[in-house]
Amino acid sequence: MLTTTAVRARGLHFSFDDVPVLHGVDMDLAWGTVTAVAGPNGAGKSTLVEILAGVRTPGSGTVERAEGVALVVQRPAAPDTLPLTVRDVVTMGTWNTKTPRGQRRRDVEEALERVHLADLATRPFSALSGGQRQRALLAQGIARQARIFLLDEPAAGLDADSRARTRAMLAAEAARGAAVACVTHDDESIDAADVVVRLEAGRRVR
Ligand SMILES: Nc1ncnc2c1ncn2[C@@H]1O[C@H](COP(=O)(O)OP(=O)(O)OP(=O)(O)O)[C@@H](O)[C@H]1O
Repeated sequence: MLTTTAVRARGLHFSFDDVPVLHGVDMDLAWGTVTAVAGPNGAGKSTLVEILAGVRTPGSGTVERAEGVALVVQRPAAPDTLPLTVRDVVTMGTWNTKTPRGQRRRDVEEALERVHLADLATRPFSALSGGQRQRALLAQGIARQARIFLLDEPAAGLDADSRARTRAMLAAEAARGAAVACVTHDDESIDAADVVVRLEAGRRVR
């Protein structure tokens, strides 16, 4: 069980239908830091983050995690037929916790505030923009007191203000001690990160 490092991955290999996309990647995520995962399209960034999160199994290699992970994906889908509000989605993060109900409600409201979605709490989740959905999922992780956040391209399709806001939120979570990694193509996010991991054609080059 890890304690000093949030996530430690060693020798990750992964193939899609016999086409190798990761060739022996090592990576550590430290508490209290934001790590940017950078590199060209198709380099294997999303695949790597999915393996770190445990939603994909590597062909070989190991991943150790100190605790559960909150994963925020590139384009959170929202079935229109499920009439969930933003607050419902954030509340779902607290379902499996042992926290008393009153405290859970306060955690949900605090998480909504922290991602600046309190004003939209009663909106249907399906009516949010892509960037707002990502923030709602971030709030879901915050509400369940996750301390490891993995984000796949939180800046994708967002305007400069939203990107700056997301960056600030991730930095704030890291300042609280969380380990944050995010796949990004955004130069400002890469510059602002504490650690940069760069993948090229499935290999770590930085
Ligand atoms: N479901 C899939 N089936 C087959 N090949 C896939 C699948 N998903 C991704 N790939 C391939 O695996 C490689 C790595 O993809 P991945 O999405 O991890 O790259 P990425 O670095 O995140 O790219 P981008 O910056 O475009 O999001 C690419 O060559 C991609 O075409």
